[in-house]
Order: sequence, then structure tokens, then C-alpha cells
Amino acid sequence: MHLDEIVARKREDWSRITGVPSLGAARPAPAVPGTFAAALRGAEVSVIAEVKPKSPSKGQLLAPERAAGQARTYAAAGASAVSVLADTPYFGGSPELVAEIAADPQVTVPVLYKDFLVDVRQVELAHRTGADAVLLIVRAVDDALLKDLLQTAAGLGLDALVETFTAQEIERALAAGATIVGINNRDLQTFSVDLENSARLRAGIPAGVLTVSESGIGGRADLERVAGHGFDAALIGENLLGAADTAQALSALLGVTVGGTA
Ligand SMILES: O=C(O)c1ccccc1NCC(=O)[C@H](O)[C@H](O)COP(=O)(O)O
Repeated sequence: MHLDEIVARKREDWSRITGVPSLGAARPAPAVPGTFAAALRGAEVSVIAEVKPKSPSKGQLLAPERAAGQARTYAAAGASAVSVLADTPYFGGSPELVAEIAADPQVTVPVLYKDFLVDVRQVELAHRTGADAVLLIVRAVDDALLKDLLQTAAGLGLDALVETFTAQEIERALAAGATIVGINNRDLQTFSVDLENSARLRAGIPAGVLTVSESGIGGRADLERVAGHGFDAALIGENLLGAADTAQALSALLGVTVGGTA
């Protein structure tokens, strides 16, 4: 199930939805613009840890009943932000899961709403969950819609992580006004992962724009490599979720041991 198929299904689903779905509960405090961006600044390289219950390439990664607690574990172990899948059919998440995590007082870090956005109403839905930021995938939309999504997010106080895979997509992201640009190491058509993609494309992003290397990042050596290429943050899912002890795996990745610095 590659990106084109996922995006086609999202378009079809949203063409049938009227209005913006209600989440059945009052959303928490309004989003504060810049919260997610601020969390990525400062540290040598920040980690956005992902709550991804399953994936098309790897199948089940996290038992559904453990998904909400996983965000707490990540926040306690030093993640700078958490990314939570809102997509149900392919990734096993939901907007309700994002809302539960965003409302959890023990999740003390910003929350990224992770879905395949093809309609501005999805940004409104993300806002209702209490998330701090949305992911926008350049390849999934045309330039006009990308701008609309970015402007809608900004109008609601949400930051946007704009995901790219090629130099041309980086240009499109910047032209649309992106201030946080992600470079995916996973080719979403073939699922092959190559960390060199981040290294190759990093120079195309000007100073002042926050940068995130996404996918396929494993141990401390990978994170150091990403930091060495000047990235502000790394988005990491599978390699943390596959560890026997995710808190310990994240601490090791960040170079800290419980109670001190490694
Ligand atoms: O993760 C997948 O298999 C996938 C398949 C199709 C479209 C998107 C997909 N992943 C989206 C992501 O952005 C990753 O979940 C994220 O970058 C974290 O990657 P990883 O650390 O490799 O889990």
C-alpha cells in the first residue's frame, strides 16, 4: 500500500464526509503557535518520537491498548515532541488517539498530528484534537492546496512540518511558506530507506528553516549522523517501537542514562 493509494483513499473518504467530524468532547486549551517549533530548537538534535500502532511496510508495531501510554513513556524518556498517527486503516491510529494523548497531563511535550492531509477540514480536525502541529506531505497535494493547508494551520495556531522527498519538493515547500521542512529517508512508493537522502538534500534548505530527518533512524550513530548534517530534529518510529524497552532505547539514543549523562 504505497503513498498514491493511501492518498487516493483519503480523497475518496473526505469527499463523502460532510463538515468536520466531532470528537465528542471539548478540545483542550487552544493551540499556542510556535510550541512545536520551539521544542525542536536548542538541543543538539531533538527527537520526535512516533506513536505508530502499525504500518503498511512492517505490520503491527504496538498493541492498540498500549498506544496512549507510549506517548507518556516517550515524554518521560526525553523526547522533544511526539508524533501520533491519526490514520486508522493503514497505521492503526485515530483522531481520538491524538486527542487522548494531547489531553494527557503526563505528555508534557508538543503533539504532531500525523495523517495524509488532502483537505483543509483535516487541519480543523487536527485542531480539535488539541494537537500542536500537523504533518503536510508535499507529494500528496498540489501547490495551491499546500498553501491553503499551511495558511489554515497558521490561522488555527498550529505549526506545520512539511515533508519532502526530493529537491523539487523542497523548493515547493519553501515556495508555499514552510518554516519546518522534513526530508523523508523512506521512499513512500517503494518503502526503501536510505539515510543518505537527508544528507544529499539538506543543503537545499536555507538557514532559519527548521529541519527534520524522517524515517529509518536507528541507533545513536544514525542520530549523530543526522546531527552532523545540521538537522534540528529526527522523527523516529519503528526502531523505538521495536525495542524491548522503549524508554531505555530512547535514553540510549539521546546519550543519557537514567540519573545522568552517558
Ligand atoms: O512507515 C511506513 O511504512 C509508511 C508507509 C507509507 C507511507 C508512510 C509511511 N510512514 C510515514 C512516516 O513518516 C514514518 O512513520 C516516520 O517518518 C517514522 O519512520 P520510522 O522511524 O522509519 O518508523
